[in-house]
This record gives sequence, structure tokens and C-alpha cells, in this order.
Amino acid sequence: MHLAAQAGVRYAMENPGSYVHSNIAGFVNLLEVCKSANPQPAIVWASSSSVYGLNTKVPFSEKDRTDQPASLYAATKKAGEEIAHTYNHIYGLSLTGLRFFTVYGPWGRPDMAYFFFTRNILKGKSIPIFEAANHGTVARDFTYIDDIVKGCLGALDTAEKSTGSGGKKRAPAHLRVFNLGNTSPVPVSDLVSILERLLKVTAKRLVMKLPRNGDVQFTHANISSARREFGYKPTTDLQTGLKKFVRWYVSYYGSVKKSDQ
Ligand SMILES: O=C(O)[C@H]1O[C@H](OP(=O)(O)OP(=O)(O)OC[C@H]2O[C@@H](n3ccc(=O)[nH]c3=O)[C@H](O)[C@@H]2O)[C@H](O)[C@@H](O)[C@H]1O
Repeated sequence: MHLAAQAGVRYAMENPGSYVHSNIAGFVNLLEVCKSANPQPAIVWASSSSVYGLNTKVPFSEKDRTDQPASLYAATKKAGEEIAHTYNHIYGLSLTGLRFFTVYGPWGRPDMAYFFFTRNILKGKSIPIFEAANHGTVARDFTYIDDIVKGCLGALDTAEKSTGSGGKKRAPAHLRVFNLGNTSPVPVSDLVSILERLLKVTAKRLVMKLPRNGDVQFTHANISSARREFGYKPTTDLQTGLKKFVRWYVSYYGSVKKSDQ
């Protein structure tokens, strides 16, 4: 299971090299080691919903086009999918890419909106909420970590063995890609309302135009492929998942003051 990456859509504008280093060069390094291993492992790795980019057909299906990435992050994840194809084709490596949809929950990434919104609401700081042109809603198919873990296990359990040995392909091997989302997009402003209720604090909302830095307006996963292949079925709605996140956040940081750290 390969989950290491430079994640984050907006940070790619600040540090593009780190995306190339981790998501392309790092992935190739890993595949080079795997292709020569004996036996070769089967690999399940993290792609991203961001590969759908400017695709407007919803919900996003694995068959939809992914040739219009809106950020360098998305472009490096899409590159990873093409690189996976090459190593599968030449060396017989079994490869499964999982397109994660805005994963959240306890022990999550502090750079993600739900996480720093929580921190800023508790500190009384304002939070920037993006909206699209003509006051258009920005929404995400937020997916709870426990559902993602179940999806990862399903992908691992159903991955067929790699077929190569000694760096040579012996037979065709698995090459798969699955959406792992929640299938119910929620507007970012609703996410903030849920946090306000859970934290019992009114947020200082700063509504601003969606910056032109790689964000897309909307994500929505079609998960029928993962459901068919390994019974993937998310069960946590945003309200329930954020409740668990907030409980963790408060117990981890202890107090508002400590959350400054
Ligand atoms: O599914 C993915 O493939 C990606 O999911 C995640 O990207 P995003 O969906 O962009 O999550 P995140 O930054 O939490 O912003 C959430 C929402 O808040 C909005 N947002 C964000 C920041 C802000 O200041 N204001 C705001 O409204 C913003 O417009 C957005 O609508 C992962 O970070 C990424 O690594 C990748 O895995």
C-alpha cells in the first residue's frame, strides 16, 4: 500500500518541485524497486479525485475523461496513473489506483479546510469560504477516513498477484482504478454550519471568490465500480464524521490555547 505523496491542491502553486519529487520521481523509484523484487508485490496506491479536473459530467465515473487537470497536484496524480500503466504493461506489476475524494477525520491533515476551519473558529479567527462565479456553490464529496480504510482493505484483498519475475513480465496483470468517495457532495458553507453547531461557536465567515489556483467547483463520486469489485459502501455522513473529528480534535489539542501549537 503506497500512500506517501505531496498532497494538497493549492500548495502546488508555492512549491511545485515537491509534487514532482514525491508524486512522480518518488512513485517511479518505488515501482523500480517493486519490479525487481522477487516475488513482485501487488501495489495499491493513492490517486485523487482531482484527476477529473475540469470534467463537468457528474457523478464522476472512472470512465470519464481525466485529461484536463486543474492543478499541478492533479497533473502529478494523473501522471502516476499513466506511469502505473507503463509498469503494468512492461513488467507485469499488479497496480490498483484509488481516487480518494476529500478524505477527513481524526488524525487528518492540518492543511485541509475542515481542519484549519475548526482551529480558526475556535480561535475566533475568520475563515475564507470560497464561492464560484455568480455566487455559485462550491461543494465536495467529503469522505470519512473509516470508509476510506475499508475501501483500501477491499482493494488490497482483491488485488491479484503481479506476474513478472526477474524484471520481466510473464503474463498480463491487474491494472485497476477506483473512485473512493461518499457519493453525497456537501457545500463548503454547510460544512462550516455543521462545525459551528458542533463547536458551539459562530464562525467569522469571509466569503471570497474561488481563487484561480487549482480548486475545482464540485466533486461527486460514482462508486459503482468499487462496490461491484469489493463491496465498498460508505456509511458515514458528514455530520457524523465531523462529530468524531471534533471529539478527537478537542481531546488531542486539549484546549483552544493549546491548539495554537
Ligand atoms: O479529493 C481530492 O483529490 C483532494 O482532496 C483534498 O482537496 P480539496 O477537496 O481541495 O480539500 P480542501 O483543501 O480541504 O478544501 C475543501 C473545500 O474547501 C474549500 N476551501 C478551501 C480552503 C479555504 O481557505 N476555503 C475554502 O472554501 C475548497 O475550495 C474545497 O471546496 C485534498 O487536500 C487533496 O490532497 C486531494 O486529495
